Order: sequence, then structure tokens, then C-alpha cells
Amino acid sequence: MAVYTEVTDEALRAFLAAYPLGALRAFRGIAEGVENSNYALQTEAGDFILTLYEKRVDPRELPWFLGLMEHLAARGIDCPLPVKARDGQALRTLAGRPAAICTFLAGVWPRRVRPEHCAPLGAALARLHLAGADFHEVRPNGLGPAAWGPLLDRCRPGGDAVQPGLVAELDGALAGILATWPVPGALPTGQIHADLFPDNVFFLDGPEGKPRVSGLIDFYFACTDLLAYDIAVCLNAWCFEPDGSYNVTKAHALLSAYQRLRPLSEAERKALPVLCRGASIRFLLTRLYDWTATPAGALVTRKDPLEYLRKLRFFARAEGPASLGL
Ligand SMILES: Nc1ncnc2c1ncn2[C@@H]1O[C@H](COP(=O)(O)OP(=O)(O)O)[C@@H](O)[C@H]1O
Ligand SMILES: N[C@@H](CCOP(=O)(O)O)C(=O)O
Repeated sequence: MAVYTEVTDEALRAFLAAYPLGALRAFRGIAEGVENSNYALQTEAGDFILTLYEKRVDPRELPWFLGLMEHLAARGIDCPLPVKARDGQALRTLAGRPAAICTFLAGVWPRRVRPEHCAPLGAALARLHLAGADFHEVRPNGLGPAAWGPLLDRCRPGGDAVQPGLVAELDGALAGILATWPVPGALPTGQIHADLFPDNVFFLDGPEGKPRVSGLIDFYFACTDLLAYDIAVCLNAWCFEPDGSYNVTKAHALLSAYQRLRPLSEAERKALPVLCRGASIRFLLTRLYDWTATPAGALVTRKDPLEYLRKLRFFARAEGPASLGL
């Protein structure tokens, strides 16, 4: 459920009057998503997405996110393009919240990931990294390694109720990850998506019925960080089966397609296992925090933190980059 802020017909029509998009034909709230309120809009000019940014997004950061999407779209990445109103501004206010209209992307996200999705995903990720190379404004990763210790501290009171011994296990895992995390400057950095999960990647059928990526959405965790960390996020999110096993075929397809466009350096290859453990603990911790801090009955879908504990354990046992599909 993600319509936190209701928008009346009258408010929307007044808001739209600032845009060169013609009259409103239809609009409806979109239930999917967890962070912001999203509405599908149809106007005389076509289909759009209206987003009202909710409490977890810092309004001061919105120009960076919208600027990145504009930059990437101008370089041929199929991502939402913020639509400017007649006064040239894409970021406005609606129902008391910061709001923007973006272009609508066709396609559907895969409810069940197949190996055929992973090569197009890898290529799309590499294209995203290459297209971001000349976007020079830096946004530090607010959910990077420096944030994991404080986040774990906030989970201490409730963590062991989710699974006995969890907090001690995470203390040990985090210490190991931080001790071997790449030092600044050791690996290529750039603009990363940082949350490229299946629900943020749309596909359409391409030639011979093979899936092709039609859109990447939800850039609101995007930041400037290690490019290979973005790959580690995708290996976590795309390459495990429902039974918890790692699908090396999917991982190999993803990594090979990525490397055809942006080959990894030796240092990136060596660092991939620890980056994967870092990505596991990042999603484990935000899910654990949400699990323990969300009041029962809140209109938010809580995601299972223990799914990422199983992934973390897998990566901790993995013997080198080759076992991850490199
Ligand atoms: N540009 C877009 N084109 C088409 N659908 C979109 C677009 N942006 C968002 N959506 C729809 O809205 C849903 C939630 O968007 P998302 O950005 O993931 O929200 P949240 O940031 O709240 O998690 C998506 O699953 C998709 O159905
Ligand atoms: N991908 C994260 C949650 C972020 O949600 P999104 O709807 O904004 O992608 C997770 O799975 O924990």
C-alpha cells in the first residue's frame, strides 16, 4: 500500500494547470511501493506518474534525484523523465507535499525471476553506470557502511525477538565486513541505483519472445558509491531461488552481460564477495529496523529481514569470486 497522501480531483486539476499536459482524463492511486505516494495519471498528452514524496525522503535531496533521472534519460536510459511545468520547474508542491510528474514507463516487473531476465538486467546496469559517469554532483550513500553500525544499534532492543542470537551474529558479521571493506579510492565509484530489485525493473517481450528491459524506476536510494556495490545489490536481489539457494547460472548471466559493457577490474572482482555481504547486511538491517519499529496495523508491507540473513550466511561461506558466477 503506498498512497499515504490523498489528492482530491480539484487539487490535482489546479496542480496540472501549471503543466503543458492538457486536461486530466483519469487518475488512480498505485498500491505498490513503500516509500512514496504514487498515482497513475492520464492527460491529453499521455500517461504519467505523479509522485508525492513522503517523510522518508529528504526534500533537499529531491533536486539531485530528479537531476540524475533527467541526465540518464538524456543519455538513452529508460528511466522516468521528470516533466517540467511551464515555469521550468519539475519539483512542485501538492497536498502539502513535494511532488513531481514523471513519464510513464511501459512493461511489468518480473514476479518470478528467470535466467533470461539476468543478462538484460546486467547490461542495463552497466549502461546506467556508464551514462552516470558525467553526472558530477555527489550524493553520499546514506545507507552505506558508515550507517550500518548505527542502524544495528537501533535494532538492538528488538532484534533478538525476531530470531534469538540475531544481534550477536550481526555484530560479528558487520565487524568482518567493515574490516575488509575496500578503502576509499580502491574501486571505481560513480552514480549507482542502490536498490535495483526486481520490482524496480520493467520488462517487455523483445525479439523471439526474450525479455528486454523497458524501464528502471525508483531512483530514491541512488547515490555516489562503488559501482561494483550496485552489482552486489543485484546479485542479492535477483540470484537466489525461493528455497534460498544461489543460482550461479543467473549470476553468471548478469555478470557476463555487465562485463561486456564495463569489464570489472581485478580489484573489483576480488572485492565482490565482501560487497555482496555488505549488500546483504544493508537490506537485512533496514528490513529489521522496519520490522521492529513499524507499529502493528500500519499500512506498509514489512519485508522479511531473515531472507537477507540467509543470503548473508551464503556469501560469508562463499569461496571466492568464481563461486559467485564471475
Ligand atoms: N515511471 C513509472 N512508470 C510506470 N510505473 C511506475 C513508474 N514509477 C512508479 N511506477 C509504479 O508505481 C509503483 C511504485 O513505485 P516505486 O517508485 O517503487 O515506489 P516507492 O518508492 O514508494 O517504493 C511501481 O511498482 C510501478 O507500478
Ligand atoms: N528493496 C528494498 C525495499 C525498498 O523498497 P522499494 O519499494 O522502494 O524498492 C527491500 O527489499 O528491502
